[in-house]
Amino acid sequence: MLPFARVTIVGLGLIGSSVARAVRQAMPTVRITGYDADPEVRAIATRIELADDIADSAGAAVIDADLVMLCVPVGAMGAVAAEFADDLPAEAIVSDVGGSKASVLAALRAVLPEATIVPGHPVAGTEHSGPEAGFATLFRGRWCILTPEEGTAEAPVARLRAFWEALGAQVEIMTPRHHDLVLAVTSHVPHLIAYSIVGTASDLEEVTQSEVIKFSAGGFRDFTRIAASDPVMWRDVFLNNREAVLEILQRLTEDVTMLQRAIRWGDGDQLFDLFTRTRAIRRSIIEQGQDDAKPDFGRSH
Ligand SMILES: NC(=O)C1=CN([C@@H]2O[C@H](COP(=O)(O)OP(=O)(O)OC[C@H]3O[C@@H](n4cnc5c(N)ncnc54)[C@H](O)[C@@H]3O)[C@@H](O)[C@H]2O)C=CC1
Ligand SMILES: O=C(O)C(=O)Cc1ccc(O)cc1
Repeated sequence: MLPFARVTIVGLGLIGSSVARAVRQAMPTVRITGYDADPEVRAIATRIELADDIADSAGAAVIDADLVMLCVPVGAMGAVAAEFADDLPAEAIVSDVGGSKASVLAALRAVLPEATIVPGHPVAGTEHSGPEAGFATLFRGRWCILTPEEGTAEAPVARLRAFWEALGAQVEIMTPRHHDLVLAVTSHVPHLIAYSIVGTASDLEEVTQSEVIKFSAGGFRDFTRIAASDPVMWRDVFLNNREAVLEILQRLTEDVTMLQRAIRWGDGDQLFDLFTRTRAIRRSIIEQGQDDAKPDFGRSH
């Protein structure tokens, strides 16, 4: 049995359009309704037949949904939920894909006091955005973290789990706070470092823009890929996961200072020990099959 029959996707960018494509592929009988605040995105979604129906308001989009999946930047979650609050069917489950969880849950709960809310985060994406950047296989072999509130009934969580598993993801459950700390280390601060190093390189007056491009070796090129990620999405993630990001940045700053001292004092052993440990971490990530470059994810990008 399918976990949901009528899925509404609000926000039809990279993730929303990937959810739509993946649902079409995995559960072709599910009726998909889409909505996006941007009329241009709605027009593209209609042209590429992303959903069975593209609504022209958030309220109209949710009216007969049994799952409402919010795929907008985390700073817009509360506002869009307030738009459809009066039209949400009592038995519908509201979920989301936002990259930070505690503040999204608080924003949704504030405007949907009675609704069944099961927040989620598929840990899968790219540096691209918009409805044409999505693809059906994005979630295959990737994690999706669900962060239900304490006291949430088991049934809606089990339905969300079945939904993401049908799209090819593996599901893990944790508290919103723990999610935010883990993702601060594994995703948010790495993105901040990328934005920062690419900004630093482009600010260096003695190194011209063309030299940065011409001599960008592998490491810098990798940073430029994630530094090309959507500015609105990432601005919102940092403003919505402040506490955990600041905590990890503080630790990082201390560790960088330690490396600075090791370099200054010629402490090669300390550098060697760290680089040996980090190489082992990379190798264990690959062994666990969590590397993007692994060929059998069937990714089309
Ligand atoms: N990009 C990535 O790699 C990943 C993103 N996420 C999360 O997915 C969410 C969406 O990100 P993307 O799809 O990458 O962004 P995107 O920029 O491709 O799409 C977001 C869409 O939301 C629409 N939107 C914005 N405010 C709205 C509102 N108030 N009402 C209706 N529509 C609105 C925009 O017009 C846009 O089409 C974010 O919360 C992000 O944290 C989660 C996993 C990976
Ligand atoms: O493109 C990359 O390297 C990513 O890290 C994708 C990504 C971006 C945001 C998320 O919340 C989860 C995954």
